[in-house]
This record gives sequence, C-alpha cells and structure tokens, in this order.
Amino acid sequence: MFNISATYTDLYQLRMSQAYFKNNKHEQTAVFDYYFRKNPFEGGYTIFAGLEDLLQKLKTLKFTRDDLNFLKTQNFPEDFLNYLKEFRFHGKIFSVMEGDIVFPNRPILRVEATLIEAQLIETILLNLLNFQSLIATKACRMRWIAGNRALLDFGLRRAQGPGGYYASRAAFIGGFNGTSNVIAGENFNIPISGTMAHSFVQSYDNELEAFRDFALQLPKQCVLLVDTYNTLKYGVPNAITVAKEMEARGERLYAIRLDSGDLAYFAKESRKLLDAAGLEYVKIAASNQLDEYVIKSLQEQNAPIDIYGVGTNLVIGKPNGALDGVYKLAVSNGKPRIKISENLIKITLPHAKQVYRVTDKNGTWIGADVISLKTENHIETMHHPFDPFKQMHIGDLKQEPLLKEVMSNGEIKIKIRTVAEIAEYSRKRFEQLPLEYKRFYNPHQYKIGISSLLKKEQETLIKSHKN
Ligand SMILES: Nc1ncnc2c1ncn2[C@@H]1O[C@H](COP(=O)(O)OP(=O)(O)OP(=O)(O)O)[C@@H](O)[C@H]1O
Ligand SMILES: O=P(O)(O)OC[C@H]1O[C@H](OP(=O)(O)OP(=O)(O)O)[C@H](O)[C@@H]1O
Ligand SMILES: O=C(O)c1cccnc1
Repeated sequence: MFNISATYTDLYQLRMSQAYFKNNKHEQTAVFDYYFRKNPFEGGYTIFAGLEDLLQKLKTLKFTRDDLNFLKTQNFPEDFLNYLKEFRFHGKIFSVMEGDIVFPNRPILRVEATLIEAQLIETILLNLLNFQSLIATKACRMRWIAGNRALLDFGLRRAQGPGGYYASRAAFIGGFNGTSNVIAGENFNIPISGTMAHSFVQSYDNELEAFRDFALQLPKQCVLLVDTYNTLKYGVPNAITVAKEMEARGERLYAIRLDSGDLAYFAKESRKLLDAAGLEYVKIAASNQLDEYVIKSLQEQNAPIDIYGVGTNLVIGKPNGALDGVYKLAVSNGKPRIKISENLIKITLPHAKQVYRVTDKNGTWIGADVISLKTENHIETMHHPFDPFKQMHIGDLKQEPLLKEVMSNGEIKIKIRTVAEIAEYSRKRFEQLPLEYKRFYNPHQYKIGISSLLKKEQETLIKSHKN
C-alpha cells in the first residue's frame, strides 16, 4: 500500500494553516468534534471503526522531504515549509472505543490540539473513520441477519480502488469471518480464505478434471465452484465424484460454491444430492450480488447455505457509498465557538464535551445518550436538543462516559488491540443494543439529550451572535 504522509490532506487545510502560521495564530489551542448526522442504510445504528488504524498513522504522521519539495512548487513560503518540516501531531484525542455502537449528532471523537495541528489531521481523520465506519456498519447488518452462518468478504476487485484494503479491515470488525483479500490478511491479521473462479474450470476440457487437479492441492480447504456449465446435472455430481475420491485418500471436500441462478433452489437441490451421497459434511457456499436483504430472503426460504461470499454491496457500502461524518470547531483560543444555521440540526455545540450513554442500574441501555460539558460528571436533566418543552430526569440513572483519552502529546494512550479483539468488543456492545434499533425498516432512533449547562451555553452564544 502507498505510504500515508501528511500530504494525505486537502489543499485548503494547508492554505488555512499557512494563514494561521503567518498571522501567528497557529499555536492557539482548538477543540474539534467528529460526528455524523445520519445513520447509513436508513438504519438505527453505526459501528464506529478506523480509530486504532488512525491513531497509529497519526503517531508517525509527517511531511517527507518529497512532500516538502512538492509543496515548494505550489508557492508555499519558505518559513512555513520549514515549520511543516518539523510538523508532528502533539495533541490529545478523546474518543469512543473502536467497535462501539454510535449514533448521529453526538461527538464520537474530540481533538484538542493547536489550531494548526488539529486542522492538518482533519482530512485523514475523516477519510479513515467515515469509510471504515460505513463498511463496518454494512457488515454488521449482514452479520445480524446471517446468524451463525459464515460471511466472507470477496470485495477487493469491486471496491473503489485501494479502499478495498480498509473495507476488509472494517468488514471483519463488523462481524465477517474472513476475507479473500490477501494483503488485508497479511497486514491486519484477518483470516483469509478462497475458493476458485470460473476461469479455472473453463481452462480445462472437462469440469471433473479441473475439480480433481484442484482437490489434489487442497486436501483440507477445497471448495469447488459448481455452476460453470450446469449445476445440478454436472457441477454437483462432479463435485461428489471428487469428494468420494478425497474420502478414499482420507481427505474431505470442504464445500461447493453456487454463484448464479436461484440460490435457494440450487442450494436445496445440491444439499439433497450431497446428502444422498453421504456427504452431509460438505458445506454450501453462495455468492452473487448478495447484501443483507438477499441474505435475509435466503434465510427466510430456508436455503441450506453455510457460507455467504459478499463482494460489491459490502465494500462499496451500497446504497450509501459514504458516511457523512464531519469535523467541527467547538473551541478556539480558549473561547467556545458555534456555527449557526437555519437548519436547527446543523447548529453546532460549543465547548469541549463529553458524551454519556445512559443505562439503568443493571447497565442496560435505555436508548439515550446525553452530551455535556467535559467538566460535568453526572447529569441530572437531559434536554431535547431543539424542543424547549422536552426534558427528562436522568439523575438516578447510570451514565457511562464514552469519550476516553486515546492519545496525548501525540502518543497512543490505549493498548492497541488486534482487529479480532476489536471485532469481539463490537459484538459484545452490539448485543447490548435493543432489537428495535436493529431492524431494517423504520428502526427506533436512539435519543440524544444535552445537559442543562451545555444548553445554556449554546443559547448564550446563539444570542450573542444574533446581537
Ligand atoms: N432465491 C433467491 N431469493 C432471493 N434472491 C436471490 C435468490 N437467488 C438469487 N438471488 C439474488 O438475485 C439477484 C439476481 O440473481 P440472478 O438469478 O439474476 O442471477 P443470475 O443473473 O442468474 O447470475 P448470472 O448472471 O451470473 O448467471 C442476485 O442478487 C442474487 O443474489
Ligand atoms: O457478486 P459480488 O457480491 O460482487 O461477489 C464477488 C463476485 O466476484 C466473483 O465473480 P467474478 O465474475 O468477478 O469472477 P468469477 O469468474 O470467479 O466468478 C465471484 O464469483 C462473485 O460472484
Ligand atoms: O474465493 C472466492 O471464491 C472469490 C474471491 C474473490 C471474488 N470472488 C470469489
């Protein structure tokens, strides 16, 4: 993969930074919030992914000599380029843990740094977190509906270029069991697996010979693609012949794969043929433009499919394609800042903030998060963000702080987990989310409230701007 250096950014970040530097504002402190406005896929939740990958990149982020030479050609002044030569991220980051379940319009991550440092990491932060959270969410939806069937990511060839690399990481966090993507397996320690393509079968004069040669190479993990010519007339019978030959060698055919036609019908008929031959242990894999809705339908048809291979619809996050995560200024030079909008939902919340997940005394999520000033540690009353008449007493409920210090002085403050550990954490957190937020159609919306103090601060700032 190409190396990510500090020019993995938008030009405007550098132009603003240049102006901050020249006007001696760059060392002023700033606080930015990362959040998104809408759950993807019309769903009721989002899986937060990409954080630990981001932290590792921020730790070593710098402008290389080649970067600086390039920027010189873009008319950046010498003294600013000298500043960039020494640039490192020294700030603090407070964040929800990677893999947690998050919802719209509340901070998921807070950056506290000098204005210039906070600005120069915006693009990479949004790029990594938005994409991986989108794909982890898509993956989680399929995991939820697929129950304990295996889910494999086959998407690299259909991904938006190298995005497929991060899609595989995110898919695993969202609950996939493995990927066909070898470099993702190598770098993120994700299990890799693969079957065979139609070209392999086509390259032989007959299908049986193709299956035999393949099986000889894979005594344990052989999966035969049975739909090249005629699934039930040739494909499955040829796979059965090879499975019997494998048995004679003390081996076992692992699975057959279906990749076209009515997958429920072919899975049922293939299952009958395999079982009649005493091959109950041979699994059935299916692929071809799967997504959570097709998987749901196949499950409802009792299709005996053990393994789903999912490509395009997973890695491109269809039909959304992007999570709308944003990075908004909340404090600058010690002063709270606000962005006013006609659209109430777009008015930002000033100050450095904390977010609490409200639970009952047993830790069960009650369906609301509350945003407060970071200095508050137990919230008595939570207010609706816009409706002055809606409020709720939460003083006697438990409140779990979600934003934890994950970086300080540019150093990572948490133990970096394996992707498998993040996936396991995500699975456990997802179990805590009540069913009504998980359904595909009209899911419940996880509520948001703001503390009395934060509400007052926001109103004061809005008034002062009106004047
Ligand atoms: N039993 C089924 N129930 C619901 N959806 C299915 C079922 N079988 C297949 N699908 C889905 O329907 C879509 C189109 O399948 P279709 O039958 O057109 O495949 P196909 O066009 O025959 O494949 P190919 O063109 O590669 O031969 C795919 O997204 C597939 O996953
Ligand atoms: O349908 P998706 O969810 O995107 O899953 C990936 C698809 O990629 C492969 O097809 P392709 O035609 O590229 O190669 P093949 O010759 O191996 O079938 C595979 O057979 C799947 O159908
Ligand atoms: O291993 C497979 O079957 C596979 C891999 C990538 C894309 N489609 C299928």
